[in-house]
Amino acid sequence: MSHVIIDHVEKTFPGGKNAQPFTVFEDISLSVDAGEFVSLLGPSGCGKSTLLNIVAGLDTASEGSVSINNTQVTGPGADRGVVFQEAALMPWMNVKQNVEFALKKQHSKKEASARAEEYLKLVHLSRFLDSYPHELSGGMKQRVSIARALSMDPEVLLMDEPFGALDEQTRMMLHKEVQYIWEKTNKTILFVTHNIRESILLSDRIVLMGTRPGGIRKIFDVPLARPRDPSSEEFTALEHEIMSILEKEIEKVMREEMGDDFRSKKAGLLYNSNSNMGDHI
Ligand SMILES: Nc1ncnc2c1ncn2[C@@H]1O[C@H](COP(=O)(O)OP(=O)(O)OP(=O)(O)O)[C@@H](O)[C@H]1O
Repeated sequence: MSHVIIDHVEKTFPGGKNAQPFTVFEDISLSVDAGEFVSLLGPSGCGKSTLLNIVAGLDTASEGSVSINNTQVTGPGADRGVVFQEAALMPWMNVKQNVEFALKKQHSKKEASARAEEYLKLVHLSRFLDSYPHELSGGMKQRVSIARALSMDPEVLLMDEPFGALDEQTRMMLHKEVQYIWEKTNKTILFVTHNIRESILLSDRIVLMGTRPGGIRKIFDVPLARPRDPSSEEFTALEHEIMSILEKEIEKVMREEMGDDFRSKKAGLLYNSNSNMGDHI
């Protein structure tokens, strides 16, 4: 049974006074099964966040539609939880209060308290219920934000570069955490990233997007057993295969953005994006 269906979706932003309308992507179709972990990977500006926002109901498609369990998305809903790059916690509330806040609209005070504690335990923050956001590391804040989204018991978790602003060690720790959560809760996860290695580590499938024209270039299955070893032959082979397609897309973006400067800087820029494929591209 398909859980999330993205059906021939196009997004065109209207032009301003001096600008032409801009089509980010057209004709995107994708089905995500219940319990599946799917990453959207692609160069900056290809529309990963725009697509995720359309699924979240925070933006609207210009053409086509999105449905969750056969119900068309017309706006944000409790069936979808969203985690952004910045945790956006309320600084005057402690960790538990931040999670309880939305829960209190749907649950009694006692239930909200129990649920907040349950989900903060899931992300291993039981010792920090009374801490305030300024007392937490970036990784801990992001775990609060994940607990907050999960505590509403959404069917689908939408994550927009949730670890993009974190250092490498914290990111590695949260990769483990998110795999544990996914296995434990069986949520359907749609995950936006720039990071090839992150997408291979976590996903069942990787949707590689490109630009100009924006759209899906290729969908990769990741048949590797978990936990995955980034130094294994199969892992690095897939990393190279994805990079070879992505490199062309990155080059296209750079050519448009840099014009004449592109030729002279190409070698260095491509070397940099190639030399550390696990990092941002
Ligand atoms: N509200 C808007 N009005 C006009 N153009 C927009 C708007 N939001 C996004 N865009 C444009 O749409 C394109 C896709 O943006 P989006 O943020 O979805 O890309 P992305 O793949 O998530 O990029 P990044 O990886 O850098 O976050 C970009 O060219 C961006 O400038």
